[in-house]
Amino acid sequence: MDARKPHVAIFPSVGMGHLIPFFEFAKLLASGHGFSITFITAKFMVTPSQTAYTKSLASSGLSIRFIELPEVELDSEEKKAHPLVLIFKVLEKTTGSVENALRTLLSDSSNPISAFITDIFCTATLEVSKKLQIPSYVLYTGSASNLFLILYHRTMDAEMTESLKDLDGPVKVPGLPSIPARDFPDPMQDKSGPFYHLFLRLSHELLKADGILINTFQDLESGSVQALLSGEIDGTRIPSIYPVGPLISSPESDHHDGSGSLQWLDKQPAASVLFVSFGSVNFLSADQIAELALGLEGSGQRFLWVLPSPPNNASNPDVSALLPPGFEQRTKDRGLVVTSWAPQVAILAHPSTGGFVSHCGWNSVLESVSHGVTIIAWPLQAEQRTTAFFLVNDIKMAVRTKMGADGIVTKEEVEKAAKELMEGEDGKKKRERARELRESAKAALAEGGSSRQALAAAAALFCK
Ligand SMILES: O=c1ccn([C@@H]2O[C@H](COP(=O)(O)OP(=O)(O)O[C@H]3O[C@H](CO)[C@@H](O)[C@H](O)[C@H]3O)[C@@H](O)[C@H]2O)c(=O)[nH]1
Repeated sequence: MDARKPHVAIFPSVGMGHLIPFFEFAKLLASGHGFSITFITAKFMVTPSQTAYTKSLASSGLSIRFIELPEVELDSEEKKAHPLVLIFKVLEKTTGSVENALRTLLSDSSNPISAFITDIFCTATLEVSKKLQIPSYVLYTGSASNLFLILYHRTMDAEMTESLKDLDGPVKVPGLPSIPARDFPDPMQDKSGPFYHLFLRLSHELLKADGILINTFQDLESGSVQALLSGEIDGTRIPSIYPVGPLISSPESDHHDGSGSLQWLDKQPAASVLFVSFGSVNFLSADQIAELALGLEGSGQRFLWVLPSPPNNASNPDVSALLPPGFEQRTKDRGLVVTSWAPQVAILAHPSTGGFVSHCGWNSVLESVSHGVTIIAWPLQAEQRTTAFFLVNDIKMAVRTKMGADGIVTKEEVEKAAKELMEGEDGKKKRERARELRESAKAALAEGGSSRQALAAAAALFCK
């Protein structure tokens, strides 16, 4: 490590939805603020796209290096847990090796670390970084409104005897608009559910951080950001808040396109294509794939659909076999289905892209906002319904699909939402709003912009 540079250690969670914003954050610290960075990474759920991304960062010429933690042993019972519970378990079990890595980095006499930055799912490590007296920060990869709700979870837990899942109608949250009970994040829904107490623990552990950076910008979520900047939630002091986003990849870094998406988009008219993708960890059921296909076909819109096969799905390696018979043939002049990883940022930046059917993962939302693309919100899990609620009612750049009690969005619903967004009057208004937000996103990152200033303030603290 370059002894002249300030040096920080970063420990992200696993999964591309977390790694991408952490990597973009590291690039900004290294290139814009002259930092040396050591990434501490867990060896779990590593995908080919992640390996490619890590390699490109390691060879970027920036002062960024990686320490991979030893693999965590899981017994057969632990392996049966829900994927999210498993992630928590693995990250928790790495705490000892994170401590060893931090001790080594602290004792490097040529350039010891001066700060530690971790992920919301790794807040158990704040205990060890604080013990080692390293100033410790969290980079939250979701929205400000979701962060507010996680911090407010302690109060809700103490005040509410019933579970949100058993309530109907809106719930009042001081500082935020009232939110329908069913739109609170999944882990907060059920007091006896598998994630409830894990998230309640986060709500307490986050308070140990010396500051929380958020991947958002002030103009996008002004109400929630202001509520967090007030410095307390329901009488409890919260760490200082730094909205530093949007932290997203550049379209140019997405140039390796094995999917053929960009070439296909080049041949389509301006703003005519509906891009359909559900992020890096969600896979639709066979019934849902068929309904979505028929809805896209019925809408008459051009579409580019990223439909990857679930990992380790030996029984169904070819997901395109789940499409209705003759679908690809009937839509071949106006649709493309890709079954591999696609260059999403470059697709959203492409002039032919006119709308985005999204599960509302926060990176997808920021990528869409940054390129002025309106959204059909189709939340699936985690905090995505909360994000969909804010996108429609507060940010006002999305329409939302209705999901039936069976968890299926019907073909009629898809058709209606696609036509409304791409051709309707409401879609036009939303496009104006999306263009406005694209400019605000640029301004936030430009010289003197709110996120640029927040990052500079945080970077100054990391050197102390
Ligand atoms: O073919 C693909 C598929 C995905 N991506 C990228 O992968 C990321 C996916 O992130 P996101 O949209 O946030 O979705 P998830 O992968 O589902 O993200 C997880 O992490 C997010 C951030 O914390 C949460 O908001 C989500 O609910 C959670 O599922 C984005 O940068 C996409 O551009 C691609 O580039 N190509």
